Amino acid sequence: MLDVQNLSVEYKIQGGVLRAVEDVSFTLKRAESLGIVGESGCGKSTIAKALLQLLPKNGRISAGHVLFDGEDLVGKNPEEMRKMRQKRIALVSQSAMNSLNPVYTVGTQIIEAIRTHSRMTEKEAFARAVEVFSMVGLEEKRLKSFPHQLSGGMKQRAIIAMALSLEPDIIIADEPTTALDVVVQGRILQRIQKIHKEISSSMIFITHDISVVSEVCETIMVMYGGRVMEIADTNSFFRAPYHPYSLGLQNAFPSITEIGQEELVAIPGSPPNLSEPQQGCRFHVRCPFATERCSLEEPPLEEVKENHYSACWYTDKVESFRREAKKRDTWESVRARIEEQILQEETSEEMKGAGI
Ligand SMILES: Nc1ncnc2c1ncn2[C@@H]1O[C@H](COP(=O)(O)OP(=O)(O)OP(=O)(O)O)[C@@H](O)[C@H]1O
Repeated sequence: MLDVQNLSVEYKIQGGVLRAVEDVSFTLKRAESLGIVGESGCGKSTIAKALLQLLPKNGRISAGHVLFDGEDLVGKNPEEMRKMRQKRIALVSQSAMNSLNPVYTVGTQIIEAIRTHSRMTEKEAFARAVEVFSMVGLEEKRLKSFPHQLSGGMKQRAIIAMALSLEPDIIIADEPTTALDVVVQGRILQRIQKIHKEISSSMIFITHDISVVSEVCETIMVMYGGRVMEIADTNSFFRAPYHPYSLGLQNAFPSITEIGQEELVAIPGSPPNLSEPQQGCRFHVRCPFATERCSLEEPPLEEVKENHYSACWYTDKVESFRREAKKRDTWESVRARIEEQILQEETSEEMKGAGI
């Protein structure tokens, strides 16, 4: 249904360009759900915006294709895209929560949306609104509520209901639950999963929290610094991830089902500055297993087993990486290495400043 080929997106910034997404490819079949994960700034939302042609003025798709049912969305005119967005590809995002109009009841807004995009009568649209509200676990009486009368979780569910009311082919959910508490998050995730099966929409689920994907998606794509590090069938991935970044992410988030069971270890350091030219593997500075080769040559994304791809030069050493990545010391040594490097850079700056 969706075939994204070698997508690259860049933003014009003062004094240059920021390459936010580079050479990203994936496919999404009908009724399949794909999770895109990675830390803040790795390019997740940029992909969503590029798919929907909602990039800001300074952003552009610099390469690649987005084939939707065989038709390339790249280069479509704004009117064609507007229709496509409303009816065929729906976006559910944090900012959508603020898109509810405070002066109308949520019922009025959802019925209006349904009627604008279908030939339904008022009565039919009302029945549809009741149906999608019940799908997301909201009672019919909530249709009479104004947005301010709903809790954050309810508002989010109303937004999801609105997106679903048009039975889109693809739902793109961009961090739809991060602002909500863990219990509400869990409930909403279960709903989304159930609904996407019921109406057989495909789904792209964007999150920084890897454990959420294990609950909701069949395929996982791990991004880092604008590139795909690993893409795999979710079961295969959670049983045995390949990329050192994925191993680090796994330690950094509590599992939704086993909260408090394991020790959490954050990955030391921070993601690369994408406005600067990149060399080698994007993760090498924070990788406990990086060698000189990793800092010089970018590893390609290669098949490591069926439906499982990873971009690391040392896939053959993955067994030992998995063992080492579980140890706190492994990551502590990365922290020490990064701190040492910062210290060296500061010292050499000071020496330069002092004319030594
Ligand atoms: N309008 C913009 N102009 C310039 N740079 C931008 C713009 N929007 C995003 N970026 C940059 O592009 C990169 C990718 O950002 P993006 O928002 O896609 O990441 P993300 O993974 O979705 O992060 P988050 O989880 O914080 O939303 C970041 O370096 C970000 O600073």
